[in-house]
Amino acid sequence: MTAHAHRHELYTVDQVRALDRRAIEQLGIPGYELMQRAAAAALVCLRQHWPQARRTAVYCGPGNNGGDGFLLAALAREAGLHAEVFAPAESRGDDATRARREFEHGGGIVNAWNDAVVLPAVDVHVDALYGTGLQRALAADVAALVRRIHATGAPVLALDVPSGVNADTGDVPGEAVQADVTVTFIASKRGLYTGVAPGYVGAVQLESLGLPETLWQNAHGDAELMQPWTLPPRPRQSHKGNNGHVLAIGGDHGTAGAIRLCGEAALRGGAGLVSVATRAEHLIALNSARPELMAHDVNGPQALEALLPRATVLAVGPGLGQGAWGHALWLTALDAHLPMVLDADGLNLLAQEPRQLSVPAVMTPHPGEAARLLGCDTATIGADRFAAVRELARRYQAVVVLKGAGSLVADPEGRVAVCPWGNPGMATGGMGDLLTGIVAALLAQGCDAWQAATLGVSLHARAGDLAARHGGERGLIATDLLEPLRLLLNGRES
Ligand SMILES: NC(=O)C1=CN([C@@H]2O[C@H](COP(=O)(O)OP(=O)(O)OC[C@H]3O[C@@H](n4cnc5c(N)ncnc54)[C@H](OP(=O)(O)O)[C@@H]3O)[C@@H](O)[C@H]2O)[C@@H](O)CC1
Ligand SMILES: [K+]
Repeated sequence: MTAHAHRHELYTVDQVRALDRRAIEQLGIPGYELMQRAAAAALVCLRQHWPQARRTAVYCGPGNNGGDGFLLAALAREAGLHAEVFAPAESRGDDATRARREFEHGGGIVNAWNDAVVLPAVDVHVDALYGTGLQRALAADVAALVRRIHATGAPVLALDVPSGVNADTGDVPGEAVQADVTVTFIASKRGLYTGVAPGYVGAVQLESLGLPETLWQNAHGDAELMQPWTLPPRPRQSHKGNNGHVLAIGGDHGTAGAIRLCGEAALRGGAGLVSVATRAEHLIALNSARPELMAHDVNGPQALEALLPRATVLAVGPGLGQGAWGHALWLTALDAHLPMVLDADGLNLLAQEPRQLSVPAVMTPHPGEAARLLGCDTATIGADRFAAVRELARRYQAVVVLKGAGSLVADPEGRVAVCPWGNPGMATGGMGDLLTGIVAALLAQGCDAWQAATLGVSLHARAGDLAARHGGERGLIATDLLEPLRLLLNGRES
C-alpha cells in the first residue's frame, strides 16, 4: 500500500466506526482526544477557506458530531474569533457532554434553539448537528433551523457530514445542510460521493487526524474513488485492425440521433472501425454527417447476422425501441456471444425478458432503467445506490454502471468504483448514448469489462467537466464532449 492509498478508498459508516474503535483500542487514543483533533482540524480548515472570518455560529447536535462542534467553538474563542453556539437538544454520551462542559467552562454560552430565535449575522456557519449517526430525516424543528441558516446566505462549513445527508448511502431523506465545505474525519464516507449527496457536500476535505498509516492496514474500504488515468500511447505499428470493430445496433424510426451519437463516441473513443446497424431511412443522414461511420440498412435479424462476423464488440440499445424490430435485433445480438454494452431499450427489453448475459458485458442503466431491471421503484434505487448497483451486477453477472451524479460501477463480485466527476450540464439528451459508444470503443481496444466501464465513465464525466469549464453548464450538449474526450483519452487535457 502506498503512503496514502487509503485516501482513494471509500468506507461505510460501520467501517468508519471500526476504524474509530481501532484508533481508540489498538492505538490507545481516547475518543475525546479524537474529538479534540477533529475540532482543531476543522478550525484550521475554517481559517484556510475563510481567512477573513471573525464571527461564526456553531450548531451542535446531541451526539459526538455536536461534541466536535462544542470543541471547535471553544478553540475558535481561544483564537479570538466570536463563536456563538446553538444547541437544539441536550448532549448525549460522555464525550459530547464533556465537550459541552469544556465550552461552557471557558465562558461560552449555549443558546437553545426555537423558532423565535434570531440567528446572528456571521461570516461562517458551522454545522455540527449530525454526522455519521444520522438515522432518519431531520426533525421539523431542526429542518427549520437548516432553512434559516441557508436564508442568511452566509457560507457553511459542515463537520464530517452535512447534517441530513446519510453518510452511508448518499440519500437525503428530508432537509439537509447545503455546505460550501465539508471537512470529514479519519476516512472518506462513501455516501458523500453519490446520489443527491454531491449537491450538499460542497468541497470535501479529508482530515486523517494525525493517525498513523498502520490504522488502515487490512482495513479496506467498501468502494474506491476513481482516479484519472487513460490508455498508454499506441504502438507505432498499430493498424485499424488492432483497435477493434464496434457494431452499434439501434436507431428505430425517429431515433437516428441516439445511434449516431453512440457511433461517433465509439470513433472518438478510439475504436478502429465503427459500423452502425439501423433503419434504412437513416443511412443518408448518417453517411453525410459522419462518413467514418459505416451505416448499414438492417431490416431484421438476417441482415444483422451478416454483419456480426466482422464485429468484435456490440453496442446494443441506443434508439433501439421495444417494438418487433428492436426486439428481434436484441435477441440476435444477445445470441452472438460477443463482448457488448447494453443500454437504453437494450436494458428495458432485458427487464421484460430477464436472462443471464453470457459474454463480457457492461450494462449502463440510469436509475429508472435500474428500477425496471430490479423490479422496484426509482426511490428505492436512490435510497441505496451501492446496494442497487451490486445487486444488478450480481443478478445479471455483468459489470454495471449506475448513472446519475456520482456514477457507480460494480462487478459481479461486489467491487464498486465511484466517479467523482461530472456536472449537472450533463443531464441532457444523448449523454448516455455517448457513454455507450465510449465503453464499447474501450472494450474494442482490449480493455476488460471493468476497465472499459470505469475508464469510460471517468472519461465521459471529465470530458463533460472540461466542456463545461470552457462554455458553462447550461446549454452543454452531448457533441460538445467529443473533442475534450479525445484530448483526455490522449492525456492532453490541459
Ligand atoms: N467516534 C469517534 O471516534 C469520533 C467521532 N467523531 C464525530 O462523531 C460523529 C458521530 O457521532 P455519533 O455516533 O454520536 O452520531 P451523531 O451524528 O452525532 O448523531 C447521533 C445522535 O443523533 C440522534 N439522531 C440521529 N438521527 C437523528 C435525527 N434525524 N433526528 C434526531 N436525532 C437523531 C441519535 O439519537 P438516537 O437516534 O440514537 O436516539 C444520536 O443521539 C462523527 O460524524 C464525527 O463528527 C469525531 O469526533 C472523530 C472521532
Ligand atoms: K454535520
